[in-house]
Amino acid sequence: MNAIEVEHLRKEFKVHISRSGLVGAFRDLWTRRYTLVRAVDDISFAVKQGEIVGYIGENGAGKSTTIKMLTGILTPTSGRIVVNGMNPHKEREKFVRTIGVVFGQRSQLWWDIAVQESFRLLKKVYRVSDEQYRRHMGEVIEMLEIGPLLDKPVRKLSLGQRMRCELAAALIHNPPLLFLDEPTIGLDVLVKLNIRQFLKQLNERYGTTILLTTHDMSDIEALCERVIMLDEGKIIYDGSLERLKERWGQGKRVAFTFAEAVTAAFLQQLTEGLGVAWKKGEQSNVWVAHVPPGGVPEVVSRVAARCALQDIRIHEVPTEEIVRNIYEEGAVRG
Ligand SMILES: Nc1ncnc2c1ncn2[C@@H]1O[C@H](COP(=O)(O)OP(=O)(O)OP(=O)(O)O)[C@@H](O)[C@H]1O
Repeated sequence: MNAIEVEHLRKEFKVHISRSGLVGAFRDLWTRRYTLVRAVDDISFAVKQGEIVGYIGENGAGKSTTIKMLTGILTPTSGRIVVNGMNPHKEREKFVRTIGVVFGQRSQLWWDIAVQESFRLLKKVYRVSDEQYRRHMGEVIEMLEIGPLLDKPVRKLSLGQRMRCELAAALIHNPPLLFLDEPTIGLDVLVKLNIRQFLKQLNERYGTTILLTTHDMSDIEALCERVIMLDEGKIIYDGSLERLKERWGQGKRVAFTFAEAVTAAFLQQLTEGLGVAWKKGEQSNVWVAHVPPGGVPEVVSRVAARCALQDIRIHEVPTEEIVRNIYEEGAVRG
């Protein structure tokens, strides 16, 4: 069964355009001019129960607007949404008991009271029984290692501690579907790892479906087999992360550290006919060759035959860069 079904979904915002200058401001008082911003532009997709899907896109691509519609905060301009078998803004009360939401930049915990008091209030709001709470939250608290934080007021927690508590708060009613909007923003590497591990366990243990929005491609790589990529309100890719990397991340990166100074022109000439693109590395005397598939041995042998080398390192093209290139090219075919 599908946890999320979206068909031809659109959201337009009517935005006031203000005229410049004093005369413009005065004219604005009488006649206001508007423009339509198409934040989400005719998108369709489905997410199966138990899937973890990365919902990615540049700033302003329409990710948050989609999540707000899927969680019933915003009403679509047109299109059909079914989440957990319901229309999110029609069956509001029943619906919210089936989802958990974490917005990395906003808090659902009360600032001045102890974390466990917030949990207790949310438990009442979601009408969770003592037995259910003990069983499920006991595990969540253990997995997120937040036991020692429960009697502290939220304002005394670090960002990483608060985010772990936010996640727990979103799971009080053990929802089958979790929406995460930038859950690891601003967190240090260790906390990020802890949160990713937790989300994986949650998905494996309870089959929780997760729709994850993030700018951090390492979140996506750690958690998602599938990504939906958005650009200017439209879906430009929906498929496996693996296929995305195979199709657009072909080739390897070879970083050469030369024993003496070389020029781009010299390297270009040396590797002529091999389809190599050279870029200056960050350290002095380091040049990086972007080499098409299968070309590494020939490139390395040509360079090593003519130049004194201190080091060679071979890397895959990072997903971060693949995604950036796709956006720079402006389209994904297929
Ligand atoms: N309430 C609103 N009124 C007018 N325009 C809006 C509103 N909310 C969003 N928009 C516009 O809709 C477009 C999509 O915004 P949205 O916040 O969904 O993007 P996003 O992909 O979540 O971006 P970010 O990564 O920066 O959070 C943007 O052009 C934004 O300016």
